[in-house]
Amino acid sequence: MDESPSPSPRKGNEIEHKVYARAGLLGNPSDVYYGRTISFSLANFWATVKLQPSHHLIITPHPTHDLVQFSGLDHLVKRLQTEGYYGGVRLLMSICKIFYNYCNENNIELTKENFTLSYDTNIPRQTGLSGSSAIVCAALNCLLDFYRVRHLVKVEIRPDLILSAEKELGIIAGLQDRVAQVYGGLVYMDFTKDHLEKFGHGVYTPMDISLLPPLQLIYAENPSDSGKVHSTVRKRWLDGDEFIVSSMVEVADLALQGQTAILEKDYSKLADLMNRNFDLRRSMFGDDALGSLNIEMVEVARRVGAASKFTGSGGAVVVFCPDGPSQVKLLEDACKEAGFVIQPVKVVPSYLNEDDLKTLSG
Ligand SMILES: Nc1ncnc2c1ncn2[C@@H]1O[C@H](COP(=O)(O)OP(=O)(O)O)[C@@H](O)[C@H]1O
Ligand SMILES: O=C(O)[C@H]1O[C@H](OP(=O)(O)O)[C@H](O)[C@@H](O)[C@@H]1O
Ligand SMILES: [Mg+2]
Repeated sequence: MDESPSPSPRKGNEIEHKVYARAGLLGNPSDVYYGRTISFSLANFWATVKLQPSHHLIITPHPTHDLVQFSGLDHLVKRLQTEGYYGGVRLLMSICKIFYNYCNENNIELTKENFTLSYDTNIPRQTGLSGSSAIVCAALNCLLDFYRVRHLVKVEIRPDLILSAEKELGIIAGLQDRVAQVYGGLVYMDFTKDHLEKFGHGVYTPMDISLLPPLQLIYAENPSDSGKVHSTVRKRWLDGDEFIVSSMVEVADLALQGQTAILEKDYSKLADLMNRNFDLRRSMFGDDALGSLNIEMVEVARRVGAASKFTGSGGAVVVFCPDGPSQVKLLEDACKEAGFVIQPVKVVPSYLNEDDLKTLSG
């Protein structure tokens, strides 16, 4: 897959959109609980969705991610055990439904044209890098352009549409992924209940990506279902479990403190906040839900004195090495020995275009 962002999504009749992975830097998973987060769009991985006009409406299964042909029963069973039953087709269908209903309810007229949607992705599957919402977000972008309604669907509302498409499928998820993926760049997000309920979206403040220190990404091919990981904590939070409720408030506060730390380039504070973020997640979710391999990724970084936490619900870890390149080298060696992949983080700058910016309120 080509790494450069496509300057124009239209190639002849075809529309193609590319959306990057995202990493939660601070505050996740409090976005699921009216909290705050700081997240960024990660250039290391991306998903693309293509739309071509067609007579019928067709959702094309991906040859590997939606596999339905196997070499035998052992292959089928292995595949289900590692990657589960689902691929991206259900995500594409769901966003079509949400988009259609949203347009109907908001008197946005859609022409009677049909299309064929297909997708591709190199985001390691179900590793807490928001592979799911990257596919949904890219599909939404295609629909907005195909029906020429981009200027009618506000940027702030789009993360909510993307989230609704996943909720429709029973996937428990929050808004941080979708905000980072709609806006691009580094974004401070506040999901305070009152604002969310009054306006249907949080307060999203883009930040200068050059304020970030060099960061590393560690991941392992170890798919885990974010919906499953979240379900117990979600239930306890809904039941008013005091420990979960107060811990979630503390996690949200880390993003607030982190905003100041990043603006002031106070990186030792940033390191403390990242570590605290993971410790709080671990105490709420428990080691069984997080998985030993995921915990080991965090520990590998900590053993060389780096700060680390999950990018999402598990599978990948974002690391800050306060001592610089020599510490990064130690980390690389430790990852190699443990069998983890490590890469320097590349942050994508904001990718809102003029039409998008015009829809922003305020
Ligand atoms: N790389 C992928 N290719 C196809 N479908 C995917 C991929 N990643 C996620 N999905 C779909 O999205 C659903 C939710 O994925 P999720 O657990 O949120 O993973 P992630 O952390 O990558 O967002 C999966 O059950 C699957 O249907
Ligand atoms: O637990 C988290 O930090 C995040 O989990 C989900 O993201 P995923 O990439 O699917 O693991 C969820 O969608 C986010 O809102 C959570 O913050
Ligand atoms: Mg997801």
